[in-house]
Amino acid sequence: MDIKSGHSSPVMTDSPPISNSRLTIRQNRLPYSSAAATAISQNSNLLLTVPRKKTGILDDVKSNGWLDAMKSSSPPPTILNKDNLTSDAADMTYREWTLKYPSALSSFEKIMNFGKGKRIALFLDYDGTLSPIVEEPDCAYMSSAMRSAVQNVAKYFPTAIISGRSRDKVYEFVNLSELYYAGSHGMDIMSPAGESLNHEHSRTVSVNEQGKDVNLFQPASEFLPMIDKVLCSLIESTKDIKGVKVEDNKFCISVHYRNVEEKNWALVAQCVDDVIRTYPKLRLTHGRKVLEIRPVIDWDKGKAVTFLLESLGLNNCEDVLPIYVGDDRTDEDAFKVCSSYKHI
Ligand SMILES: O=P(O)(O)OC[C@H]1O[C@H](O[C@H]2O[C@H](CO)[C@@H](O)[C@H](O)[C@H]2O)[C@H](O)[C@@H](O)[C@@H]1O
Repeated sequence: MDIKSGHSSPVMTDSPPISNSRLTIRQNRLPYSSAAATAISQNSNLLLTVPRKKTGILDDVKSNGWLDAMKSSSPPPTILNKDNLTSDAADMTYREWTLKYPSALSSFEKIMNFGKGKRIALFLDYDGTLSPIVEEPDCAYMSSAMRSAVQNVAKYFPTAIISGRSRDKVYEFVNLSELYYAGSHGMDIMSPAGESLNHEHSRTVSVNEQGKDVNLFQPASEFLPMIDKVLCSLIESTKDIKGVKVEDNKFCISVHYRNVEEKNWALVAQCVDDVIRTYPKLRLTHGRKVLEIRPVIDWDKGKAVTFLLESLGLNNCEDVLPIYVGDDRTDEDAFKVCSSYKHI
């Protein structure tokens, strides 16, 4: 949800990559295709001449053309809000889109019926899902009402927050010790206080404020020194670009360009490429007005959901209904996992 849109209708999606995910929910987002973005990318010799790596490390960002991808990563609020659409054609586009991506809220009863007699596990993305999208990443607070809603639901179902942010940061925002947390796009998983993740490679630490132990699983820990080095390089190389923000997400790094003038986006992309091109063990993905650098390991939000379902003893069970609520491309890996529960 973009705060400026004032429009937050979660939708059920049946888009091609996740066609079976009838119970996965995304926030309302129109497909974005902009002639302007194409024009910019055609004029950007800088980016289009960046050599493509055979490793596929720069995967989705480069394969789409950096600037197209950067532009389309977070559609402007005006096209999200039906009330802002003036022409009949735009209205038609909106209606067609809502037919393809119907609101989960309007199908709530159907979802309840799917859930009858099933054990539910709830997975929640943070930014854009529990909190509104805002200009300043450090100010993406969730409301007290949202916190109470999450707290209430966690009384009934195991509930996890799955975020691209560092686990510490997302914990600080949500501040509910009874939840599971998976920060750094699932690469930093923590059990609720006093519980275990039931995995041979998890370890116990005493970080909980009440002195209770929590259990951690961190499949990318060997990448920490490399990520720290890249973080320093990125902070240094982007320091003169006004509005850029490099965020330390522990096992990954976010380079935000939301507050950078559009004419400088190419420069942001170039800085990122210059730094990470010498790190074949890192890859680049993108989210909403953000480039994200992470280790090349076979791990993502979907893997974190699978891991947690296993931890909870809920994997491959006929009577389990995993529900994932998210708004971003990185959530699609998790949508796929939930949609694989085909018996639903
Ligand atoms: O997986 P998520 O919990 O959705 O986290 C994804 C990224 O979210 C944050 O950035 C996004 O939200 C910011 C605050 O609203 C916004 O300013 C930014 O433009 C968005 O990309 C977070 O700062 C990133 O580190 C996360 O990776």
